[in-house]
Amino acid sequence: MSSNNANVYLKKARYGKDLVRLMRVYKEGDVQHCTELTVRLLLEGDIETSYTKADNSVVVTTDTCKNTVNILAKRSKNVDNIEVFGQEITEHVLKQYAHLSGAFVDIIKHKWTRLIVDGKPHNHSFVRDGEDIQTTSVHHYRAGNEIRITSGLDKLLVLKTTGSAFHGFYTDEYTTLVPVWDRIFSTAVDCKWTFVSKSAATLRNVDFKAIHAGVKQITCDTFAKDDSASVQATLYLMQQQILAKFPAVAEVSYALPNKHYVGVDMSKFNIDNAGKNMEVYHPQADPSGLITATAARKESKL
Ligand SMILES: O=c1[nH]c(=O)c2[nH]c(=O)[nH]c2[nH]1
Repeated sequence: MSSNNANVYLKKARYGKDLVRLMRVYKEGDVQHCTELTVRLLLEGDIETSYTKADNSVVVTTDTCKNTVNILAKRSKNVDNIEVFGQEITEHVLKQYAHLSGAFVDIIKHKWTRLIVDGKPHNHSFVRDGEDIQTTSVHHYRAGNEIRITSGLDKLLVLKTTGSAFHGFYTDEYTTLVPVWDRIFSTAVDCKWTFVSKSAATLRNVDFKAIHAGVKQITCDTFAKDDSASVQATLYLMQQQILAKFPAVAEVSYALPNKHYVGVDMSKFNIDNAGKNMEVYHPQADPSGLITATAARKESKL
């Protein structure tokens, strides 16, 4: 079927393979290491005619995208360093296919932590000790060789039973929320931080793993230690510390759901479960607050 509507043009197009799942094992004598990833590889470039003229000659197939991810995983020493592995994929794509102008890789790293057995790290056994994931997006444009890397940690579920208050908020005839000086604070941390550079070499040299570990540490330490006045204030405190500690990070964003726990009303039973005596809570499935913000420096330091 063909259609020729002069009023319509192809504004933007990107395609590739999603949900490419792989497990890479590195074997070092008796000790083995493993990394499990879910990868998306999308391509952009002179591909318009495949949409507008059914011209498949310009299509590097999505099947080839999957093969590329698997073959580069086999060749790479860096699969565990997902920001570097992502750059290896985008660089390969732009070198291999002259008609493509951009390559976009999203990687999720699933958690496998080495098991401790008889008090020692086991050579080849691992445990999923949490559903939190590590992520990266590598956006690589041929023009100017511009690379944007966004790293992230997501689904990091944390809770504190005190050290959190919320009062002094705006009130009007729609307000029913009661101010509190002590409450449970729980969130599933979604944090993303961005590096921008025109130099692939500079970006190869960033210690992505150390920054990831540092962001996680700052997030958890601040969550635990801050006498929180609100999710907003605690979130900004985390951002300030990350930007102060890691000059390579240009900006950092958080999306923090406020997972509400409400005290169960036991007044009908003449039981005091309110205020200082609140000990039984109902975890609310929904709705949740959602507090987001991006903090940035005025210029990237890379
Ligand atoms: O830390 C909070 N920030 C809010 O914006 C908010 N809104 C709300 O109902 N509870 C809370 N808690």
